[in-house]
Amino acid sequence: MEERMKAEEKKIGIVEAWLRKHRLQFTGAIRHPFVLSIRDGSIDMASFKTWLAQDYLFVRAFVPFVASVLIKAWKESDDGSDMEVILKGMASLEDEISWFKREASKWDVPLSDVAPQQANINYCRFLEKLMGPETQYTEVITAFWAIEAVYQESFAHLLEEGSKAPPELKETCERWGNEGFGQYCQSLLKIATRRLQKASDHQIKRSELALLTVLELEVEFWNMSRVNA
Ligand SMILES: Cc1ncc(CN)c(N)n1
Repeated sequence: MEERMKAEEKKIGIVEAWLRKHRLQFTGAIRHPFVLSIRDGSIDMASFKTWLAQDYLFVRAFVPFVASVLIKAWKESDDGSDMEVILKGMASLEDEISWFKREASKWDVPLSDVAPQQANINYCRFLEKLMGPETQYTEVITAFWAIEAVYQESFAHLLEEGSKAPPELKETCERWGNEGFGQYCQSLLKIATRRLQKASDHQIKRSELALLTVLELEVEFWNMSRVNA
């Protein structure tokens, strides 16, 4: 079984093999009922507002995480261009934070007194673990790609044919569903794949586990938005 998996990983690429192996978990994260409710237009705006406020907090915590990936790329990467990809992603977070503030004011969501909910706290704790010096670049770049890819795949689906996403949420869908963000995710995937090809079995195992943890935490994050509607 293990040997067959290894042969498949060589043929189609390690991340693609993982996505096939963990298809159910991946689909669960990118086709969550919260996302599907935007697509079919039945979204409860209270759920959307919960998501908006919680994701604003998440993105603020995401900035130092991305900074830590940048530092690890600088110290550990075998390719100087990794840093440029990560730096571009980091720079775009400034605009993202401004967008959250604008969107929150549009929907009358007070961001100043919003407290992180448990799923958010758990996710940010995981980010902090990845930021530690004991977690290596290969594992963090894999997790970083997975975090971005879940949003990209989720929101791109809301722009595809047949979507009845409310027009007032179009900007939200475009933020992560646009082609440029898709290309950025592809660049992160390329880095992760390159690193995984050279990684030890231990690092490969840890990276696969990090991917699975991201998928679980993303599902919990979407769940939180719905539960508190
Ligand atoms: C929970 C979550 N996951 C991913 C992303 C995309 N950076 C986000 N904004 N929030």
